[in-house]
Amino acid sequence: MAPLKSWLSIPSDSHFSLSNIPFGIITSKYSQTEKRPAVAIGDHVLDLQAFATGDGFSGLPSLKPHLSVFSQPTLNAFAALGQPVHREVRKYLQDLFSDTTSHPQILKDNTALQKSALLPKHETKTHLPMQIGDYTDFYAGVNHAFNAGSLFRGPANALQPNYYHIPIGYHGRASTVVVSGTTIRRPNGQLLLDPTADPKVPTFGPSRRLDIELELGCLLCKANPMGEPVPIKEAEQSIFGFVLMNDWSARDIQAWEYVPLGPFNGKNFGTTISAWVVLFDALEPYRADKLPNETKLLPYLVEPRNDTVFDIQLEVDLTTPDGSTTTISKGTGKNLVWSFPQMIAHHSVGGCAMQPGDLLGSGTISTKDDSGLGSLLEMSAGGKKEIMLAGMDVRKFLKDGDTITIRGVCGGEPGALVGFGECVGTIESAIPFP
Ligand SMILES: O=C(O)/C=C/C(=O)CC(=O)CC(=O)O
Ligand SMILES: [Ca+2]
Ligand SMILES: [Mg+2]
Repeated sequence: MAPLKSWLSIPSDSHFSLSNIPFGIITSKYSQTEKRPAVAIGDHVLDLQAFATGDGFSGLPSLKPHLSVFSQPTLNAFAALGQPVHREVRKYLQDLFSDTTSHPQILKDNTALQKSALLPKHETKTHLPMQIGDYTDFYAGVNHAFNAGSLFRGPANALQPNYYHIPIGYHGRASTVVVSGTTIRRPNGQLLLDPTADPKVPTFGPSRRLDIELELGCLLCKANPMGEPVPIKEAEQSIFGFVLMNDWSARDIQAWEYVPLGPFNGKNFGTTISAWVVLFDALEPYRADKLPNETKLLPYLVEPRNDTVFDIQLEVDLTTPDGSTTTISKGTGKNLVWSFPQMIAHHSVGGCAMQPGDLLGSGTISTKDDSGLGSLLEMSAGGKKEIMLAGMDVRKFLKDGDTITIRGVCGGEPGALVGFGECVGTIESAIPFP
């Protein structure tokens, strides 16, 4: 993508070039303490409440009846306006920041509005971008599914007969979906220290196998009435945008509890998402084909096109308490065998009502080889192998004080990068139990 040139100074390596324009929720350190919508541009943030108050949207008269959405503490109301509106607002903001803008008087030459609405990012704080009513995590990363399934059930049973017929998922816990930068407390729970013991008697205490899961999150913008499925051909229109996601996992708690109903306390203690929602249109140039699925799908899952995942370069860093950082994974977001539109179509096929703000997790994204595994479970071969870190340190699973940073970016052209910022979490010790 050729860079869009701006009158605003935007670092050429910024994830937030004019080709992006992601939406989020901010408070600013000095002027405003209530949460409000914003977009990220380079090292700045455009406060959309202040921008709307200062007639910044005067060049987009069609938006006038809806300006109140920029005074809301979440993006849900803006998202519910639908993709055509998101598209129009993004293109309008790209024009306003372009050095050849058709409305120079609105912002480029309006220092008063720049002063009130264009904030240095370091003077703002980001918050959860949406009110998340429901969260469902899927399992579309077939390389991870095979690796994890092999560790849990043996290679012969790694992928169940349903895997290539259904984008399977489990209902996660929305109440503990938190924004990047929120501390994650190590969970206590029931642990089976010796899985070979007979009888099996669990112990109780802090998880000893705390893990990450590198995922993409998809936030919805459209509701479907209960009883009315979302047709696969319309499912893309239900998507507001995408975030990075870390589905923190307590593998020992998960292994003891998950049969027969699936993950529960092994997952529900915390899930982190990045703060800035990257819109579908910003990722359009980075569409990629899904991983092969030779199965004859049922019609409700057959997409009109196959390039329905995205080539997002993904990286995971582990920083130990002494501050040394190791990049432990480098992969791509296209390592998925199911797309989010297929997940939406399956999720609603029985009449489940989806709503704006719902979060869908892709499932852990791993490369076929060991270069970009999405969990420590895989990197450590189920805890059998030490993961070498910088400074001769090692890990099998997370220690208290470890920080995980997930980054994702599309493109390689300086000045035209489309990225997600960071998805960060630091592990805090478990609550002491008597
Ligand atoms: O039972 C298994 O094979 C593993 C299940 C999970 O870890 C659930 C999950 O979060 C799936 C994923 O993120 O890919
Ligand atoms: Ca997961
Ligand atoms: Mg989780």
